[in-house]
Amino acid sequence: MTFKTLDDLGNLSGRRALVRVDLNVPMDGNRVTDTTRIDRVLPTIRELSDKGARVVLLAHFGRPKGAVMPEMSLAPVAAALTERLGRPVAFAADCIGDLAASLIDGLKDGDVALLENTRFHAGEEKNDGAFADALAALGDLYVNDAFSAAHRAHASTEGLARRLPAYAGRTMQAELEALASALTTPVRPVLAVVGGAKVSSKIDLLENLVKKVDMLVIGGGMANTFLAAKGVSVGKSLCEHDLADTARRIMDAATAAGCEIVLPVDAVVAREFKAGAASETVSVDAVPADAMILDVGAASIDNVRAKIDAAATLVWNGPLGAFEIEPFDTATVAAARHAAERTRAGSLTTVAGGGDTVAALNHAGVADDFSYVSTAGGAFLEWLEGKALPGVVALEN
Ligand SMILES: Nc1ncnc2c1ncn2[C@@H]1O[C@H](COP(=O)(O)OP(=O)(O)O)[C@@H](O)[C@H]1O
Ligand SMILES: O=C(OP(=O)(O)O)[C@H](O)COP(=O)(O)O
Repeated sequence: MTFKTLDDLGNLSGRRALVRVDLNVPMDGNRVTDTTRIDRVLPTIRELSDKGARVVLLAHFGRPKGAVMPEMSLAPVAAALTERLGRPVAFAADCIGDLAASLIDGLKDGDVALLENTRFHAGEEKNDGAFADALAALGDLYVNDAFSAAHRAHASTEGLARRLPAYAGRTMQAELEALASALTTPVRPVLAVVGGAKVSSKIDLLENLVKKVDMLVIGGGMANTFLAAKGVSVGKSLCEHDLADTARRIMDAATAAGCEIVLPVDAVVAREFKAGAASETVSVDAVPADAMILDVGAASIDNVRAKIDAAATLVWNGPLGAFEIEPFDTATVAAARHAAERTRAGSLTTVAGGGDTVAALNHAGVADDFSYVSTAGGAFLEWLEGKALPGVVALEN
């Protein structure tokens, strides 16, 4: 990776730094319910501010598709940011034009401002040249700290990097370094754990992974499609039967690449998907026709633990079961805690990402023990799929 970082910047007194951050945070009304993404960009903001820059933050919120939608305003996020940063954050009700320019003109060295949702302008998502020029006119340099939006080729994530001297922020840098250490230059053996609900949205990911990792544990709803492709009867389980050929192709590709695929050997099944529903553990060969698989069973958990013990690097996306509902969180929690224990002992590097995956690790109480937990969902998956991320490519240029 060859991009500039904040290390390449000296005193920034009098200079306006346009900083793309991801403030697409969960909200309940005007209240931010999870500040993780805000907290992750604080180091970059503080460092630039301490170097004397006039820090101008650019971000999107939701998908307003080019229209001004008050419910997708970043104003409440500016308040939360002020609180987390411990310094005032000024706010402009537009990200280009006179409102933005006059706010920025009034900034002193070290001040921080946030501009309104970039997606209130259609030019943002179109990566329109005139819109990117209007943004670029507001700054002297550009810092991208929004890895989780780097899979979008938008004006504020891609266009700006081509118009101003461009640098990776600290979170962007940390995300890229963690991902590279997990897959580009990993300590082997590398284990991937992929679970969750849909095979169809993660096919590219699996096809890339089997070529790069030594072991692949498939769990969650995803495993059912693979089991069905092997002729196992999965009853009423979530299963994409039409993807049986794809599943077989992935298993063949894994064999050719020397990647061991580990599927569940037993499963926790229930007739209802609700808390406290009666459940039992059965061999995968004996799933009742009227039941659904909601977690992998105890023998499968032992297999996953053994693979974690055999690995030096673990990359994880997708829970092993329907972890939101007890007791179907058992396998996910057990595997997460085991991986955390080995990480704490210094014998495993653990990298995880994906919205539900992070929620599952928090549920298991081990998110802080993993080597790196990405704040990105879509961008993390695209990176694992081996796709180039436009926001990152633009920084490299
Ligand atoms: N066996 C299963 N049956 C039904 N849903 C499952 C099963 N295993 C996992 N899930 C569901 O998968 C969802 C998470 O999958 P996914 O969105 O792919 O993860 P991520 O957001 O981390 O990429 C969770 O809501 C979980 O309940
Ligand atoms: O929250 C985001 O996506 P993610 O939940 O897939 O990480 C990013 O801010 C990107 O948003 P987008 O998918 O509307 O482009």
